[in-house]
Amino acid sequence: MATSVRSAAAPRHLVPIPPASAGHVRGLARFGTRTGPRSARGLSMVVAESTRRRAKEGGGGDGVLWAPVLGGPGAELGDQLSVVMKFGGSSVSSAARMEEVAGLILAFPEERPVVVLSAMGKTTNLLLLAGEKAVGCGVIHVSEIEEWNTIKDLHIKTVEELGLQRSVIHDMLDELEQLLKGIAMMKELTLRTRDYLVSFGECMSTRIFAAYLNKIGVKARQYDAFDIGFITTDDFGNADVLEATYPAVAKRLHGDWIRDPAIPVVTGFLGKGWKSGAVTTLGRGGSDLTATTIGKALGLREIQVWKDVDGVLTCDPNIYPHAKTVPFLTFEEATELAYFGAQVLHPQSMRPAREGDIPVRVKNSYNPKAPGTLITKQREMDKVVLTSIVLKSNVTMLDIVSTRMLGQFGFLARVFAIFEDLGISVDCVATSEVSISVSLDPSKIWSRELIQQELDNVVEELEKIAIVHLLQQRAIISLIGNVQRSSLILEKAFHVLRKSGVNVQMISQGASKVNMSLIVHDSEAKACIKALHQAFFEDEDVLTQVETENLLVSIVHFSSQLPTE
Ligand SMILES: Nc1ncnc2c1ncn2[C@@H]1O[C@H](COP(=O)(O)OP(=O)(O)O)[C@@H](O)[C@H]1O
Ligand SMILES: N[C@@H](CC(=O)OP(=O)(O)O)C(=O)O
Repeated sequence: MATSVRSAAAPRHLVPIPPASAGHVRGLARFGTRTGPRSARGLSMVVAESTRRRAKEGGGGDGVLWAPVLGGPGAELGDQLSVVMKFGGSSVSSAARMEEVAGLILAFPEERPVVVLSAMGKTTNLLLLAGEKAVGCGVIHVSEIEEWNTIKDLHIKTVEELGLQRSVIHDMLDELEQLLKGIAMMKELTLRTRDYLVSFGECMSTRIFAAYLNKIGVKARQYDAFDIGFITTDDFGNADVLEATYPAVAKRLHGDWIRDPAIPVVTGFLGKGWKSGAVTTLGRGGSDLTATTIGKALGLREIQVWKDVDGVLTCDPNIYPHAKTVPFLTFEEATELAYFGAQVLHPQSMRPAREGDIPVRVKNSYNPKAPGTLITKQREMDKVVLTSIVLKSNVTMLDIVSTRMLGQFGFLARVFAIFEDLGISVDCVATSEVSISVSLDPSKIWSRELIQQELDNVVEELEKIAIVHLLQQRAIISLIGNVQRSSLILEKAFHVLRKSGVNVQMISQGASKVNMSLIVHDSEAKACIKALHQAFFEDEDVLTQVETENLLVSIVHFSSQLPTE
Protein backbone atom coordinates (compact mmCIF):
# COMPACT_ATOMS: atom_id res chain seq x y z
CA MET A 1 0.00 0.00 0.00
CA ALA A 2 1.21 3.46 -0.70
CA THR A 3 2.72 5.39 2.15
CA SER A 4 2.00 9.01 3.05
CA VAL A 5 3.18 11.58 0.63
CA ARG A 6 5.06 14.36 2.31
CA SER A 7 4.34 17.29 0.08
CA ALA A 8 7.19 19.67 -0.56
CA ALA A 9 6.71 23.17 0.79
CA ALA A 10 5.62 25.61 -1.86
CA PRO A 11 7.77 28.68 -2.45
CA ARG A 12 5.13 31.12 -1.32
CA HIS A 13 2.99 30.56 1.77
CA LEU A 14 -0.36 32.07 2.49
CA VAL A 15 -2.19 31.86 5.73
CA PRO A 16 -5.41 33.46 6.84
CA ILE A 17 -4.82 35.94 9.64
CA PRO A 18 -7.15 37.63 12.11
CA PRO A 19 -8.46 41.08 11.15
CA ALA A 20 -6.50 42.58 14.06
CA SER A 21 -3.28 41.98 12.12
CA ALA A 22 -4.50 43.97 9.14
CA GLY A 23 -1.06 45.44 8.68
CA HIS A 24 -0.09 42.15 7.03
CA VAL A 25 -3.15 42.04 4.83
CA ARG A 26 -2.65 40.27 1.57
CA GLY A 27 -6.28 40.21 0.56
CA LEU A 28 -9.60 38.57 0.92
CA ALA A 29 -11.14 35.32 -0.13
CA ARG A 30 -14.89 35.12 -0.59
CA PHE A 31 -17.50 32.52 0.15
CA GLY A 32 -20.37 31.63 -2.06
CA THR A 33 -18.90 31.22 -5.52
CA ARG A 34 -19.33 27.82 -7.15
CA THR A 35 -15.86 27.89 -8.64
CA GLY A 36 -12.93 28.71 -6.47
CA PRO A 37 -9.44 29.95 -7.29
CA ARG A 38 -7.85 27.88 -10.05
CA SER A 39 -4.26 28.51 -9.11
CA ALA A 40 -2.07 30.44 -6.74
CA ARG A 41 -2.24 33.32 -9.18
CA GLY A 42 -5.99 32.97 -9.48
CA LEU A 43 -6.29 32.97 -5.72
CA SER A 44 -4.23 36.13 -5.43
CA MET A 45 -6.48 37.79 -7.98
CA VAL A 46 -9.64 36.88 -6.09
CA VAL A 47 -7.88 38.01 -2.96
CA ALA A 48 -6.69 41.32 -4.41
CA GLU A 49 -10.06 42.12 -5.97
CA SER A 50 -11.84 41.48 -2.70
CA THR A 51 -9.28 43.53 -0.80
CA ARG A 52 -10.10 46.52 -2.92
CA ARG A 53 -13.82 46.04 -2.30
CA ARG A 54 -13.22 45.67 1.41
CA ALA A 55 -11.11 48.79 1.55
CA LYS A 56 -13.88 50.65 -0.29
CA GLU A 57 -16.49 49.27 2.10
CA GLY A 58 -14.41 50.45 5.01
CA GLY A 59 -13.48 46.91 6.13
CA GLY A 60 -15.63 44.25 7.72
CA GLY A 61 -16.77 42.92 4.30
CA ASP A 62 -17.67 39.35 3.58
CA GLY A 63 -14.19 37.95 3.23
CA VAL A 64 -11.13 36.84 5.07
CA LEU A 65 -7.68 38.27 5.53
CA TRP A 66 -4.61 36.51 4.21
CA ALA A 67 -0.94 36.77 4.95
CA PRO A 68 2.09 34.96 3.59
CA VAL A 69 2.86 33.08 6.77
CA LEU A 70 1.97 29.40 7.13
CA GLY A 71 5.17 27.44 7.34
CA GLY A 72 6.86 30.01 5.15
CA PRO A 73 9.82 32.22 5.83
CA GLY A 74 9.41 33.91 9.18
CA ALA A 75 6.47 31.69 9.99
CA GLU A 76 4.90 32.17 13.39
CA LEU A 77 2.46 29.44 14.25
CA GLY A 78 1.86 29.54 17.94
CA ASP A 79 -1.67 28.21 17.59
CA GLN A 80 -2.64 24.60 17.99
CA LEU A 81 -4.82 22.65 15.62
CA SER A 82 -8.33 23.84 16.46
CA VAL A 83 -11.03 22.19 14.34
CA VAL A 84 -11.70 19.20 12.14
CA MET A 85 -13.21 19.97 8.75
CA LYS A 86 -14.56 16.85 7.07
CA PHE A 87 -15.68 17.02 3.46
CA GLY A 88 -17.79 14.20 2.07
CA GLY A 89 -17.68 12.76 -1.43
CA SER A 90 -20.30 15.21 -2.65
CA SER A 91 -18.11 18.14 -1.58
CA VAL A 92 -14.97 16.96 -3.41
CA SER A 93 -16.47 15.41 -6.53
CA SER A 94 -14.42 17.37 -9.11
CA ALA A 95 -11.50 19.76 -9.56
CA ALA A 96 -13.85 22.73 -9.30
CA ARG A 97 -15.23 21.39 -6.04
CA MET A 98 -11.74 20.85 -4.63
CA GLU A 99 -10.87 24.45 -5.46
CA GLU A 100 -14.04 25.57 -3.77
CA VAL A 101 -13.28 23.50 -0.68
CA ALA A 102 -9.72 24.87 -0.54
CA GLY A 103 -11.18 28.38 -0.63
CA LEU A 104 -13.56 27.42 2.15
CA ILE A 105 -10.87 26.05 4.41
CA LEU A 106 -8.81 29.17 3.93
CA ALA A 107 -11.76 31.42 4.54
CA PHE A 108 -11.64 30.70 8.27
CA PRO A 109 -8.74 32.85 9.36
CA GLU A 110 -8.90 31.89 13.00
CA GLU A 111 -8.82 28.14 12.46
CA ARG A 112 -5.98 25.62 12.23
CA PRO A 113 -7.92 22.76 10.66
CA VAL A 114 -7.34 19.06 10.36
CA VAL A 115 -8.96 18.19 7.02
CA VAL A 116 -10.65 14.81 6.57
CA LEU A 117 -11.75 13.79 3.09
CA SER A 118 -13.93 11.07 1.63
CA ALA A 119 -13.41 9.58 -1.80
CA MET A 120 -14.36 11.82 -4.74
CA GLY A 121 -18.07 11.71 -5.64
CA LYS A 122 -19.31 8.16 -6.11
CA THR A 123 -15.84 6.59 -6.25
CA THR A 124 -16.51 4.12 -3.41
CA ASN A 125 -19.56 2.70 -5.18
CA LEU A 126 -17.65 2.54 -8.46
CA LEU A 127 -14.75 0.69 -6.80
CA LEU A 128 -17.17 -1.84 -5.35
CA LEU A 129 -18.80 -2.41 -8.73
CA ALA A 130 -15.43 -2.64 -10.47
CA GLY A 131 -14.33 -5.25 -7.91
CA GLU A 132 -17.47 -7.30 -8.45
CA LYS A 133 -17.04 -7.19 -12.22
CA ALA A 134 -13.36 -8.14 -11.93
CA VAL A 135 -14.35 -11.39 -10.19
CA GLY A 136 -16.04 -12.65 -13.31
CA CYS A 137 -14.47 -10.87 -16.27
CA GLY A 138 -11.05 -12.49 -16.68
CA VAL A 139 -7.69 -10.74 -16.34
CA ILE A 140 -7.45 -9.55 -19.94
CA HIS A 141 -10.79 -7.73 -19.70
CA VAL A 142 -10.04 -5.76 -16.53
CA SER A 143 -8.95 -2.69 -18.49
CA GLU A 144 -12.40 -2.64 -20.13
CA ILE A 145 -14.36 -2.48 -16.88
CA GLU A 146 -16.46 0.65 -17.27
CA GLU A 147 -16.32 1.66 -13.59
CA TRP A 148 -12.53 1.33 -13.49
CA ASN A 149 -12.24 3.62 -16.51
CA THR A 150 -14.62 6.15 -14.95
CA ILE A 151 -12.53 6.19 -11.76
CA LYS A 152 -9.28 6.56 -13.69
CA ASP A 153 -10.63 9.31 -15.94
CA LEU A 154 -12.11 11.29 -13.05
CA HIS A 155 -8.87 11.28 -11.06
CA ILE A 156 -6.61 12.05 -14.00
CA LYS A 157 -8.93 14.84 -15.16
CA THR A 158 -9.00 16.31 -11.65
CA VAL A 159 -5.22 16.27 -11.35
CA GLU A 160 -4.86 17.94 -14.74
CA GLU A 161 -7.51 20.58 -14.12
CA LEU A 162 -5.87 21.47 -10.82
CA GLY A 163 -2.55 21.89 -12.63
CA LEU A 164 -0.85 19.08 -10.69
CA GLN A 165 1.61 16.44 -11.82
CA ARG A 166 0.08 13.07 -12.74
CA SER A 167 2.69 11.52 -10.46
CA VAL A 168 0.49 12.56 -7.50
CA ILE A 169 -1.74 9.55 -8.19
CA HIS A 170 0.14 7.61 -10.84
CA ASP A 171 1.38 4.87 -8.50
CA MET A 172 -2.02 4.54 -6.87
CA LEU A 173 -3.78 4.04 -10.19
CA ASP A 174 -1.18 1.48 -11.20
CA GLU A 175 -1.58 -0.39 -7.94
CA LEU A 176 -5.35 -0.28 -8.25
CA GLU A 177 -5.25 -1.81 -11.72
CA GLN A 178 -2.94 -4.54 -10.46
CA LEU A 179 -5.35 -5.24 -7.63
CA LEU A 180 -8.31 -5.55 -10.01
CA LYS A 181 -6.25 -7.97 -12.11
CA GLY A 182 -5.43 -9.93 -8.97
CA ILE A 183 -9.13 -10.17 -8.13
CA ALA A 184 -9.84 -11.30 -11.70
CA MET A 185 -7.12 -13.92 -11.45
CA MET A 186 -8.31 -15.26 -8.09
CA LYS A 187 -11.95 -15.03 -9.19
CA GLU A 188 -12.91 -13.95 -5.69
CA LEU A 189 -13.34 -10.78 -3.70
CA THR A 190 -13.00 -11.34 0.04
CA LEU A 191 -14.23 -8.78 2.57
CA ARG A 192 -10.61 -8.00 3.37
CA THR A 193 -9.68 -7.39 -0.26
CA ARG A 194 -12.82 -5.33 -0.74
CA ASP A 195 -11.75 -2.96 2.04
CA TYR A 196 -8.32 -2.66 0.53
CA LEU A 197 -9.92 -1.99 -2.85
CA VAL A 198 -12.23 0.80 -1.66
CA SER A 199 -9.41 2.44 0.35
CA PHE A 200 -7.96 3.70 -2.94
CA GLY A 201 -10.79 6.25 -3.16
CA GLU A 202 -9.77 8.14 0.00
CA CYS A 203 -6.05 7.57 -0.62
CA MET A 204 -6.32 9.32 -3.99
CA SER A 205 -8.63 12.20 -3.02
CA THR A 206 -6.39 13.20 -0.09
CA ARG A 207 -3.21 13.03 -2.17
CA ILE A 208 -4.73 15.24 -4.82
CA PHE A 209 -6.12 17.74 -2.33
CA ALA A 210 -2.94 18.02 -0.25
CA ALA A 211 -0.91 18.53 -3.43
CA TYR A 212 -3.34 21.24 -4.53
CA LEU A 213 -3.10 23.09 -1.20
CA ASN A 214 0.67 22.99 -1.48
CA LYS A 215 0.45 24.25 -5.02
CA ILE A 216 -1.57 27.32 -4.02
CA GLY A 217 0.94 28.04 -1.29
CA VAL A 218 -0.76 26.51 1.72
CA LYS A 219 1.47 23.98 3.34
CA ALA A 220 -0.35 20.66 3.73
CA ARG A 221 0.59 17.10 4.57
CA GLN A 222 -1.29 13.98 3.47
CA TYR A 223 -1.93 11.10 5.89
CA ASP A 224 -3.38 7.64 5.40
CA ALA A 225 -5.45 6.97 8.55
CA PHE A 226 -4.18 3.37 8.72
CA ASP A 227 -0.63 4.69 9.00
CA ILE A 228 -1.21 7.18 11.81
CA GLY A 229 -2.81 5.01 14.46
CA PHE A 230 -6.42 4.35 13.45
CA ILE A 231 -6.59 0.91 15.05
CA THR A 232 -9.81 -1.01 14.52
CA THR A 233 -11.40 -4.40 15.00
CA ASP A 234 -10.91 -6.79 12.11
CA ASP A 235 -14.56 -6.59 11.03
CA PHE A 236 -13.90 -5.79 7.42
CA GLY A 237 -16.56 -3.54 5.97
CA ASN A 238 -17.78 -2.33 9.34
CA ALA A 239 -14.83 -2.09 11.71
CA ASP A 240 -15.02 -0.43 15.14
CA VAL A 241 -12.42 2.12 16.17
CA LEU A 242 -10.45 0.90 19.21
CA GLU A 243 -9.44 3.06 22.21
CA ALA A 244 -5.74 2.82 21.35
CA THR A 245 -6.50 5.03 18.36
CA TYR A 246 -6.93 8.22 20.39
CA PRO A 247 -3.44 8.53 21.93
CA ALA A 248 -1.77 7.21 18.79
CA VAL A 249 -3.49 9.67 16.43
CA ALA A 250 -2.95 12.57 18.85
CA LYS A 251 0.73 11.80 19.18
CA ARG A 252 1.28 11.61 15.44
CA LEU A 253 -0.74 14.63 14.30
CA HIS A 254 0.23 16.84 17.21
CA GLY A 255 3.88 15.82 17.02
CA ASP A 256 4.12 16.58 13.31
CA TRP A 257 2.33 19.90 13.76
CA ILE A 258 4.72 21.01 16.47
CA ARG A 259 7.78 19.92 14.49
CA ASP A 260 6.74 21.28 11.13
CA PRO A 261 3.28 22.90 10.90
CA ALA A 262 1.27 21.90 7.83
CA ILE A 263 -2.47 21.35 7.42
CA PRO A 264 -3.06 17.62 7.90
CA VAL A 265 -5.21 16.08 5.14
CA VAL A 266 -6.37 12.70 6.42
CA THR A 267 -8.18 9.85 4.65
CA GLY A 268 -11.67 9.33 6.07
CA PHE A 269 -13.32 5.92 6.38
CA LEU A 270 -10.14 3.83 6.82
CA GLY A 271 -8.31 2.05 9.62
CA LYS A 272 -5.98 -0.81 10.31
CA GLY A 273 -7.20 -4.09 11.80
CA TRP A 274 -5.40 -4.71 15.10
CA LYS A 275 -4.87 -8.43 14.49
CA SER A 276 -4.62 -8.60 10.72
CA GLY A 277 -2.69 -5.36 10.17
CA ALA A 278 -4.80 -5.02 7.01
CA VAL A 279 -6.72 -1.96 5.82
CA THR A 280 -10.25 -1.86 7.24
CA THR A 281 -13.23 0.41 6.58
CA LEU A 282 -15.58 1.92 9.16
CA GLY A 283 -18.88 1.24 7.37
CA ARG A 284 -20.48 3.35 4.64
CA GLY A 285 -20.26 7.05 5.42
CA GLY A 286 -17.46 6.27 7.89
CA SER A 287 -15.50 9.47 7.25
CA ASP A 288 -17.79 11.25 9.72
CA LEU A 289 -16.49 8.84 12.35
CA THR A 290 -12.89 9.53 11.31
CA ALA A 291 -13.57 13.24 11.84
CA THR A 292 -15.09 12.88 15.29
CA THR A 293 -12.36 10.43 16.35
CA ILE A 294 -9.69 12.97 15.42
CA GLY A 295 -11.68 15.70 17.18
CA LYS A 296 -11.73 13.71 20.40
CA ALA A 297 -8.12 12.52 20.06
CA LEU A 298 -6.81 16.06 19.78
CA GLY A 299 -9.40 17.65 22.09
CA LEU A 300 -10.34 20.13 19.37
CA ARG A 301 -12.79 22.99 19.73
CA GLU A 302 -15.25 21.89 17.04
CA ILE A 303 -15.87 19.17 14.48
CA GLN A 304 -17.32 20.34 11.18
CA VAL A 305 -18.86 17.93 8.70
CA TRP A 306 -19.44 19.57 5.34
CA LYS A 307 -22.14 18.02 3.15
CA ASP A 308 -24.28 18.96 0.15
CA VAL A 309 -27.32 19.94 2.25
CA ASP A 310 -27.92 22.83 4.66
CA GLY A 311 -27.40 20.64 7.73
CA VAL A 312 -29.47 17.89 9.27
CA LEU A 313 -32.96 18.25 7.85
CA THR A 314 -36.44 17.50 9.15
CA CYS A 315 -36.56 14.53 6.75
CA ASP A 316 -34.64 13.06 3.84
CA PRO A 317 -34.92 15.67 1.05
CA ASN A 318 -34.90 12.88 -1.53
CA ILE A 319 -38.15 11.57 -0.07
CA TYR A 320 -39.79 14.92 0.49
CA PRO A 321 -38.14 18.06 -0.93
CA HIS A 322 -39.73 20.53 1.52
CA ALA A 323 -37.49 19.32 4.35
CA LYS A 324 -36.21 22.13 6.58
CA THR A 325 -32.94 22.58 8.44
CA VAL A 326 -32.87 21.52 12.09
CA PRO A 327 -30.75 24.23 13.76
CA PHE A 328 -29.86 22.37 16.96
CA LEU A 329 -29.63 18.73 17.99
CA THR A 330 -28.29 16.81 20.95
CA PHE A 331 -25.76 14.00 20.43
CA GLU A 332 -28.51 11.61 21.50
CA GLU A 333 -30.96 12.88 18.89
CA ALA A 334 -28.30 12.82 16.17
CA THR A 335 -27.32 9.26 17.09
CA GLU A 336 -30.92 8.01 16.93
CA LEU A 337 -31.46 9.84 13.68
CA ALA A 338 -28.37 8.31 12.11
CA TYR A 339 -28.99 4.88 13.55
CA PHE A 340 -32.55 4.82 12.24
CA GLY A 341 -31.44 5.56 8.72
CA ALA A 342 -30.76 9.27 8.09
CA GLN A 343 -27.89 8.94 5.64
CA VAL A 344 -26.55 12.35 6.60
CA LEU A 345 -24.47 11.08 9.56
CA HIS A 346 -22.65 7.82 10.28
CA PRO A 347 -24.44 6.00 13.14
CA GLN A 348 -21.31 5.64 15.30
CA SER A 349 -19.94 9.10 14.61
CA MET A 350 -21.52 10.91 17.56
CA ARG A 351 -19.87 8.69 20.17
CA PRO A 352 -16.38 10.26 20.18
CA ALA A 353 -17.88 13.76 20.01
CA ARG A 354 -20.16 13.02 22.95
CA GLU A 355 -17.36 11.45 24.98
CA GLY A 356 -15.06 14.39 24.28
CA ASP A 357 -17.96 16.87 24.58
CA ILE A 358 -16.97 18.50 21.31
CA PRO A 359 -19.69 20.28 19.31
CA VAL A 360 -20.35 18.95 15.82
CA ARG A 361 -21.47 21.37 13.14
CA VAL A 362 -23.09 20.04 9.95
CA LYS A 363 -22.61 22.55 7.13
CA ASN A 364 -23.25 22.82 3.39
CA SER A 365 -20.11 23.20 1.28
CA TYR A 366 -22.31 24.43 -1.60
CA ASN A 367 -23.90 27.08 0.62
CA PRO A 368 -21.41 27.97 3.37
CA LYS A 369 -23.39 30.96 4.56
CA ALA A 370 -26.24 28.74 5.75
CA PRO A 371 -25.89 28.31 9.53
CA GLY A 372 -26.19 24.50 9.39
CA THR A 373 -26.93 22.29 12.37
CA LEU A 374 -25.11 22.45 15.69
CA ILE A 375 -24.99 19.20 17.66
CA THR A 376 -24.15 19.44 21.36
CA LYS A 377 -24.61 17.56 24.61
CA GLN A 378 -27.68 19.52 25.67
CA ARG A 379 -30.09 21.99 24.22
CA GLU A 380 -33.19 23.84 25.22
CA MET A 381 -35.99 21.27 24.80
CA ASP A 382 -38.94 23.16 26.30
CA LYS A 383 -40.44 24.22 23.00
CA VAL A 384 -39.34 21.15 21.03
CA VAL A 385 -41.99 18.71 19.88
CA LEU A 386 -40.63 16.88 16.83
CA THR A 387 -37.13 17.34 15.45
CA SER A 388 -36.94 15.06 12.45
CA ILE A 389 -38.69 12.16 10.74
CA VAL A 390 -36.50 9.32 9.52
CA LEU A 391 -37.33 6.47 7.20
CA LYS A 392 -35.61 3.11 7.05
CA SER A 393 -36.98 1.10 4.14
CA ASN A 394 -36.79 -2.52 3.14
CA VAL A 395 -36.87 -3.71 6.72
CA THR A 396 -37.60 -7.30 7.70
CA MET A 397 -39.85 -7.99 10.67
CA LEU A 398 -40.27 -11.16 12.65
CA ASP A 399 -43.34 -11.99 14.72
CA ILE A 400 -42.24 -14.68 17.15
CA VAL A 401 -44.92 -16.41 19.23
CA SER A 402 -43.81 -18.76 21.98
CA THR A 403 -44.84 -22.40 21.74
CA ARG A 404 -44.70 -22.24 25.55
CA MET A 405 -41.87 -24.72 25.73
CA LEU A 406 -40.11 -22.07 27.85
CA GLY A 407 -41.32 -19.63 30.51
CA GLN A 408 -41.50 -15.94 29.59
CA PHE A 409 -38.06 -15.14 30.99
CA GLY A 410 -36.37 -18.08 29.27
CA PHE A 411 -38.22 -17.36 26.06
CA LEU A 412 -36.92 -13.78 25.65
CA ALA A 413 -33.41 -14.85 26.65
CA ARG A 414 -33.41 -17.68 24.11
CA VAL A 415 -34.70 -15.46 21.30
CA PHE A 416 -31.97 -12.87 21.84
CA ALA A 417 -29.32 -15.56 22.23
CA ILE A 418 -30.22 -16.76 18.72
CA PHE A 419 -29.76 -13.26 17.32
CA GLU A 420 -26.46 -12.94 19.12
CA ASP A 421 -25.20 -16.31 17.85
CA LEU A 422 -26.04 -15.39 14.28
CA GLY A 423 -24.58 -11.86 14.63
CA ILE A 424 -27.80 -10.07 13.72
CA SER A 425 -28.80 -6.80 15.38
CA VAL A 426 -32.39 -5.86 15.99
CA ASP A 427 -33.74 -2.33 15.63
CA CYS A 428 -37.18 -2.23 17.20
CA VAL A 429 -38.66 -4.61 19.71
CA ALA A 430 -42.20 -4.99 21.06
CA THR A 431 -43.04 -7.75 23.51
CA SER A 432 -46.00 -9.32 25.23
CA GLU A 433 -45.88 -12.25 27.62
CA VAL A 434 -45.78 -14.91 24.93
CA SER A 435 -44.80 -13.08 21.79
CA ILE A 436 -42.17 -10.75 20.53
CA SER A 437 -41.96 -8.67 17.37
CA VAL A 438 -38.62 -7.42 16.14
CA SER A 439 -37.32 -5.57 13.12
CA LEU A 440 -33.89 -6.61 11.91
CA ASP A 441 -31.09 -4.16 11.25
CA PRO A 442 -30.16 -4.36 7.58
CA SER A 443 -27.27 -1.92 7.85
CA LYS A 444 -24.76 -4.31 9.33
CA ILE A 445 -24.54 -5.95 5.95
CA TRP A 446 -22.49 -3.99 3.44
CA SER A 447 -25.25 -3.83 0.86
CA ARG A 448 -27.71 -2.68 3.54
CA GLU A 449 -29.86 -5.72 2.77
CA LEU A 450 -30.06 -8.86 4.78
CA ILE A 451 -28.89 -11.86 2.88
CA GLN A 452 -31.64 -14.44 2.41
CA GLN A 453 -29.50 -17.25 3.77
CA GLU A 454 -29.00 -15.38 7.03
CA LEU A 455 -32.74 -14.90 7.34
CA ASP A 456 -33.38 -18.58 6.72
CA ASN A 457 -30.92 -19.47 9.49
CA VAL A 458 -32.63 -17.13 11.98
CA VAL A 459 -36.07 -18.50 11.18
CA GLU A 460 -34.87 -22.10 11.39
CA GLU A 461 -33.34 -21.53 14.83
CA LEU A 462 -36.33 -19.60 16.18
CA GLU A 463 -38.77 -22.24 14.97
CA LYS A 464 -37.26 -24.62 17.52
CA ILE A 465 -39.01 -22.62 20.27
CA ALA A 466 -41.65 -20.52 18.56
CA ILE A 467 -44.01 -19.99 15.66
CA VAL A 468 -42.37 -17.46 13.40
CA HIS A 469 -43.88 -15.14 10.81
CA LEU A 470 -41.45 -13.42 8.51
CA LEU A 471 -42.74 -10.07 7.26
CA GLN A 472 -40.67 -8.39 4.57
CA GLN A 473 -40.89 -5.04 2.76
CA ARG A 474 -41.70 -3.14 5.90
CA ALA A 475 -40.47 0.35 6.81
CA ILE A 476 -39.57 1.97 10.11
CA ILE A 477 -40.69 5.56 10.48
CA SER A 478 -38.79 7.07 13.41
CA LEU A 479 -40.08 10.19 15.06
CA ILE A 480 -37.11 11.89 16.71
CA GLY A 481 -38.09 14.53 19.19
CA ASN A 482 -39.02 15.43 22.71
CA VAL A 483 -40.47 12.29 24.20
CA GLN A 484 -41.58 14.33 27.21
CA ARG A 485 -44.31 15.21 24.76
CA SER A 486 -44.82 11.71 23.43
CA SER A 487 -48.61 11.78 23.91
CA LEU A 488 -48.87 14.87 21.78
CA ILE A 489 -46.54 13.45 19.11
CA LEU A 490 -48.32 10.11 18.94
CA GLU A 491 -51.75 11.68 19.00
CA LYS A 492 -50.85 13.89 16.09
CA ALA A 493 -49.03 11.12 14.21
CA PHE A 494 -51.86 8.63 14.54
CA HIS A 495 -54.37 11.27 13.56
CA VAL A 496 -52.42 11.91 10.34
CA LEU A 497 -51.90 8.22 9.61
CA ARG A 498 -55.53 7.36 10.24
CA LYS A 499 -56.59 10.12 7.85
CA SER A 500 -54.20 8.65 5.28
CA GLY A 501 -55.72 5.18 5.79
CA VAL A 502 -52.45 3.68 7.06
CA ASN A 503 -52.38 0.85 9.55
CA VAL A 504 -49.39 0.93 11.93
CA GLN A 505 -48.10 -2.63 12.39
CA MET A 506 -45.83 -2.10 15.39
CA ILE A 507 -44.80 0.73 17.67
CA SER A 508 -41.71 0.95 19.81
CA GLN A 509 -40.19 3.64 22.02
CA GLY A 510 -36.47 3.49 22.70
CA ALA A 511 -35.00 3.87 26.17
CA SER A 512 -33.07 6.91 24.93
CA LYS A 513 -36.39 8.77 25.11
CA VAL A 514 -35.83 10.73 21.93
CA ASN A 515 -37.29 8.29 19.43
CA MET A 516 -40.59 6.64 18.72
CA SER A 517 -40.70 4.16 15.88
CA LEU A 518 -43.71 3.09 13.87
CA ILE A 519 -43.60 0.19 11.44
CA VAL A 520 -45.71 0.40 8.30
CA HIS A 521 -45.73 -1.35 4.95
CA ASP A 522 -42.94 -0.17 2.64
CA SER A 523 -45.38 0.79 -0.10
CA GLU A 524 -47.09 3.32 2.20
CA ALA A 525 -43.97 4.75 3.83
CA LYS A 526 -43.13 7.69 1.57
CA ALA A 527 -46.69 8.98 1.58
CA CYS A 528 -46.64 8.72 5.39
CA ILE A 529 -43.44 10.77 5.62
CA LYS A 530 -44.96 13.45 3.43
CA ALA A 531 -48.19 13.60 5.44
CA LEU A 532 -46.36 13.58 8.78
CA HIS A 533 -43.93 16.27 7.62
CA GLN A 534 -46.75 18.50 6.50
CA ALA A 535 -48.54 18.02 9.79
CA PHE A 536 -45.56 18.55 12.10
CA PHE A 537 -43.48 21.09 10.23
CA GLU A 538 -45.72 22.89 7.79
CA ASP A 539 -49.32 22.89 8.91
CA GLU A 540 -49.87 24.97 12.02
CA ASP A 541 -53.54 24.07 12.04
CA VAL A 542 -53.31 20.32 12.36
CA LEU A 543 -52.75 20.43 16.10
CA THR A 544 -55.78 22.62 16.45
CA GLN A 545 -57.75 20.15 14.36
CA VAL A 546 -56.69 17.26 16.58
CA GLU A 547 -57.43 19.24 19.71
CA THR A 548 -60.82 20.30 18.39
CA GLU A 549 -61.70 16.72 17.50
CA ASN A 550 -60.64 15.54 20.93
CA LEU A 551 -62.59 18.29 22.55
CA LEU A 552 -65.69 17.22 20.63
CA VAL A 553 -65.15 13.61 21.70
CA SER A 554 -64.85 14.76 25.32
CA ILE A 555 -67.98 16.86 25.06
CA VAL A 556 -69.94 13.95 23.53
CA HIS A 557 -68.55 11.64 26.19
CA PHE A 558 -69.38 14.11 28.95
CA SER A 559 -72.86 14.78 27.67
CA SER A 560 -73.59 11.09 27.31
CA GLN A 561 -72.86 10.78 31.01
CA LEU A 562 -75.25 13.56 32.00
CA PRO A 563 -78.33 12.27 33.78
CA THR A 564 -81.29 12.22 31.46
CA GLU A 565 -84.58 13.51 32.67
N1 LIG B 1 -32.43 14.00 7.61
C1 LIG B 1 -31.54 14.29 6.67
N2 LIG B 1 -30.91 15.48 6.68
C2 LIG B 1 -30.01 15.79 5.74
N3 LIG B 1 -29.65 14.99 4.72
C3 LIG B 1 -30.24 13.79 4.63
C4 LIG B 1 -31.21 13.38 5.61
N4 LIG B 1 -31.60 12.13 5.28
C5 LIG B 1 -30.94 11.77 4.17
N5 LIG B 1 -30.11 12.76 3.77
C6 LIG B 1 -29.19 12.69 2.60
O1 LIG B 1 -27.86 12.64 3.07
C7 LIG B 1 -27.03 13.29 2.12
C8 LIG B 1 -25.76 13.75 2.81
O2 LIG B 1 -25.07 12.63 3.34
P1 LIG B 1 -23.85 12.00 2.56
O3 LIG B 1 -24.25 11.63 1.17
O4 LIG B 1 -23.24 10.94 3.40
O5 LIG B 1 -22.94 13.26 2.47
P2 LIG B 1 -21.41 13.34 2.19
O6 LIG B 1 -21.08 12.32 1.14
O7 LIG B 1 -21.24 14.73 1.74
O8 LIG B 1 -20.76 13.07 3.52
C9 LIG B 1 -27.85 14.43 1.60
O9 LIG B 1 -27.49 14.77 0.29
C10 LIG B 1 -29.28 13.91 1.69
O10 LIG B 1 -29.71 13.48 0.41
N1 LIG C 1 -16.30 7.01 0.76
C1 LIG C 1 -16.96 6.28 1.80
C2 LIG C 1 -16.83 6.98 3.14
C3 LIG C 1 -17.64 8.21 3.35
O1 LIG C 1 -17.77 8.67 4.47
O2 LIG C 1 -18.20 8.81 2.29
P1 LIG C 1 -19.18 10.11 2.37
O3 LIG C 1 -18.58 11.11 3.34
O4 LIG C 1 -19.18 10.64 0.96
O5 LIG C 1 -20.55 9.66 2.81
C4 LIG C 1 -18.39 5.94 1.44
O6 LIG C 1 -18.81 6.28 0.35
O7 LIG C 1 -19.05 5.30 2.22
